[in-house]
Amino acid sequence: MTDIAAILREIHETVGRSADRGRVADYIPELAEVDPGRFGMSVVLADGSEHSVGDAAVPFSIQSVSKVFALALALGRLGDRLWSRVGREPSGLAFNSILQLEHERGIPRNPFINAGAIVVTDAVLAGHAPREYLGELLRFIRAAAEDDGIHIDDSVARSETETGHRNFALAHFLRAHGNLENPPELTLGAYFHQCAVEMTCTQLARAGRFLMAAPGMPRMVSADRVRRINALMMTCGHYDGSGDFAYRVGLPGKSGVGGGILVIAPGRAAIAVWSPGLNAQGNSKLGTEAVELLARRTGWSVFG
Ligand SMILES: NC(=O)CC[C@H](N)C(=O)O
Repeated sequence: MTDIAAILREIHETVGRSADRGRVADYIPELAEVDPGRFGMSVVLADGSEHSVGDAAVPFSIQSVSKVFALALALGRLGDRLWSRVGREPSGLAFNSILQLEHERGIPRNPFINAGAIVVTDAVLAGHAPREYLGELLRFIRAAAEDDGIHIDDSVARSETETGHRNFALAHFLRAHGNLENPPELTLGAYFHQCAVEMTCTQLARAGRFLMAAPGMPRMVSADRVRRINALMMTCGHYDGSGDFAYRVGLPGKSGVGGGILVIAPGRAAIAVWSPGLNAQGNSKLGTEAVELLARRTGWSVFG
């Protein structure tokens, strides 16, 4: 049997020796304050057992990892109608690219780049107050994690609202193309708060159990949707680093600029890792290295 606890200890030691931890996101001032020395990792196995190492109990800003939960909500609400407003192809460009959105006339490539995620949030918002949307999103995440102690960090949301000019540009551009139903301020208010959900690795791994699709795990969406969400995480979850993540790790994953990554080993495990320093594509540098090592040691890969 695979000794996950021993593997996690080995990973912790290995990343601890790393001289290059990447760079923390500084375009959101609150995130620039986070200690780059942090590292945490949690694994929930299909038998329900949980294993953690390092700072797995320290809350961090999940940022774009929230796009997975928002997508699950949107598919539940709109079903396949969502795909008339957003595509399902990897972007090959930065998560906040404006260029591609202009080229493709306001239809974002996929639901995980910022423009696509803003459309997803807009679709679920559909005329409701952002507070109602955020309440629904938090209920979903709390139910998935079976933990009512999950909250939004308002200071992170405020910080991004003050500096999120690129996202405002994307939202206005979407609106100009008729692909934003709500006023940009309203949709972005909801989007920035969604990104500011704060979780620990332990909570995030638990919240990801429904994507593992193993017996006894919380069932939040249909088995068919679980498969589809995992496919999108694999192809688009790391933006222009998605191909490299698939090559190195071989598992669906979704990153956030807070340095968190949620990774799913279908039928086997839900994994959350956090290290705030990012690589050039805006994905956690040591987080990626850690799950690469985990996948190698366990043999977990969707490619056999
Ligand atoms: N990649 C990310 O995590 C980006 C999320 C961030 N809130 C943004 O919109 O820029």
